[in-house]
Amino acid sequence: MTRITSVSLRRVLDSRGNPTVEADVLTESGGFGRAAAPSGASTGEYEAVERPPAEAIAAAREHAVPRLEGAYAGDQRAVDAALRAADGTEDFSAIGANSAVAISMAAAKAAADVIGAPLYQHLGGAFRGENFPIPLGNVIGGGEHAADATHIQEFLAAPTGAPSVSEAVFANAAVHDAVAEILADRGVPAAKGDEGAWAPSIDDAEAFEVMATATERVEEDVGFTVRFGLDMAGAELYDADAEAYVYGDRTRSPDDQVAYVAELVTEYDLAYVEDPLDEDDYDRFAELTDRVGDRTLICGDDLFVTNVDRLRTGIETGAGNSILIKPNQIGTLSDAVDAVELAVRNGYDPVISHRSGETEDTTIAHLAVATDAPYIKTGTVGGERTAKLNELIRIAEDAV
Ligand SMILES: C=C(OP(=O)(O)O)C(=O)O
Ligand SMILES: [Mg+2]
Repeated sequence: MTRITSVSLRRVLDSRGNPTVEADVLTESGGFGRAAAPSGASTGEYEAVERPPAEAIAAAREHAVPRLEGAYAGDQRAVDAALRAADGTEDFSAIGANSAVAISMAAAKAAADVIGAPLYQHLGGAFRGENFPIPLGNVIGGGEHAADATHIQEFLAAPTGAPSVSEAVFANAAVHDAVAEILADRGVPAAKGDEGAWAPSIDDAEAFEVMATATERVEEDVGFTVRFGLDMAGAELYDADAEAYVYGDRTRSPDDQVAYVAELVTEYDLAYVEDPLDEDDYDRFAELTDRVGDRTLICGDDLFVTNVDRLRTGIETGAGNSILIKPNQIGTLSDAVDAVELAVRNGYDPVISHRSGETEDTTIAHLAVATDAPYIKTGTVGGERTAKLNELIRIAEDAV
């Protein structure tokens, strides 16, 4: 049976060396699930609240654990409803979205363990799709993820023509490598940012040129299309007092920002643009989608924060054609799946995503396959990123 007999919580390290919440869920028949919460740095204003881990753990032990003991781990909606009831707020500010998401994911894993199925199969069920997500791989980055690097937060390899997950994963690693070579030839030293992307001290224009060269080189080698895309993290660039996007010494008005991004899409044939605008600017998101949405994905991360209410506003206004899905932005797997389903019903492509602060947890790889998501964004290199990428390769092999 999948009745939960215990939920234990502890602090563990994330990839930035910060503490985060890990949960273990045990069921009466010996099913076991373990999961850990990731953590963002360029967080959206409307995300569920991450509490300091020690506080989140204490609050969850007091309010959530007693409600969960005896609940069915296999009934994910009931587990997640119990977490919401225990918390009692809209944004998980009582037990913390970090405790909530760790427990939600650990319960799913325990339920999968009871039936002896892989997590993607338990979550997706018998009628899950047969597709595998294209990995978007951060290879050059700056913004809030690295000091003294590009203003744009992420330049992402997008191997849209890859015949398999495995070839896509290796293509992204090859782009990461090609970027290193190009920078070395130019004598540009580059450390790595929080997600393992190169964080050279170059301007955005040079980063575009390096990405175009690197993806072209890899495309020739692998023989399929390798494009690239961006996470502009517009809310971080936007200065509300100045009503402008600030790129160091250069600023752009909101209208200029729309024109700039539209030009970039055309010039570099961008496959993907995440958060090109501020998290409150639905109208300009809609304008940009109208201009270039037939050629590229305009994805809302801080705009939608995996929240169905915010996504509904986007659908009504025509803002974006894609949504980033980060379970910890909303607090439970059920809420994340609701956002995926609403997106798909309305023609929005879901992109299942990691956070800049990660752990070895692989739940998002399973979630992407379970929900038949067309894309996953989970870095390119580094143990906490390759944990998900290698899991995708294993799932693809297992699921044949
Ligand atoms: C992964 C991202 O970064 P963070 O986790 O810092 O929000 C992002 O902005 O998409
Ligand atoms: Mg983002």
